[in-house]
Amino acid sequence: MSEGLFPRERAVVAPGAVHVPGWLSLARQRELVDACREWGRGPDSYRRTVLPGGGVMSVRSLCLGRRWEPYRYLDSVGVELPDWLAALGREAVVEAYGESGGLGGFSPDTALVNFYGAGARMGMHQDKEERSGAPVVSLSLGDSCVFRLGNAENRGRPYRDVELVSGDLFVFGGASRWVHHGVPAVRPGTADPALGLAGRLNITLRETGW
Ligand SMILES: O=C(O)CCC(=O)C(=O)O
Ligand SMILES: [Fe+2]
Repeated sequence: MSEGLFPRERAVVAPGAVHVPGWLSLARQRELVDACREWGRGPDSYRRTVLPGGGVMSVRSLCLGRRWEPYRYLDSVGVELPDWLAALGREAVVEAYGESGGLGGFSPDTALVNFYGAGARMGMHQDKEERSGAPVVSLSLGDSCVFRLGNAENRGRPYRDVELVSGDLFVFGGASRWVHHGVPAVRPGTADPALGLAGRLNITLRETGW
C-alpha cells in the first residue's frame, strides 16, 4: 500500500453514499482475508456466475447467508453469515450515517464475497433483488480499484469514479440505494504485500428483506 501524496478524506460521494478510506486496520483486513480463504474451502467455493443470457462474470463469488443467483434470492443458505460479520456491517452503517442514521439497526442476512483476479471487472448494475431499503455495506481488501457510482435511471452518466483501496468502507443507502454501480478497473499489484493477497476481494453486506 503506497501512501499517496494527499490524504484520502472521508467523502459523501452522493446523497446517502459515504466513502470512509482506511476504515479497517491492517490486522482486521488480514483477519477478513483469512476468513475469505476459509469460506472458499467449502462447502461452497468461489465461482464465476453464469448470467441468464449466457455470459459468464469475470469475478468469482461466494454467498454467505441467504443465497443469491442472478437475479433473485433463494430460500436457502449455503455457508452461514457469521454474527461477527453482521456486527461489523452494523458498525459500518453507524460509521457512515451516525447512530441515528442507522434507522434502528441494520440486520444483514447475506453477504456476497467477490474475488477479482487478473483482468476481472464488474459491469454497471443495480443491487435490486433486495426487498429491504436498507443500505449496502461494501468492504474492500487487496488491490485498489475504480468503483463507479452512477445514477438510478440507467447505466450511463452522470457517474462518479472513486478509488477504493484495501481497508476502505463504502456504504450506499438512502437516495443512493438503487443507483447503478460497477468496477471498471482493478489496479494489479497495488495491495500491501503484508496482506498476502494477490487480487481484490470485496464483501457486500445486505439486508434482503426476504
Ligand atoms: O466489488 C465491488 O466493489 C462492488 C461489488 C458489487 O457491486 C456487488 O457485488 O454487487
Ligand atoms: Fe452491486
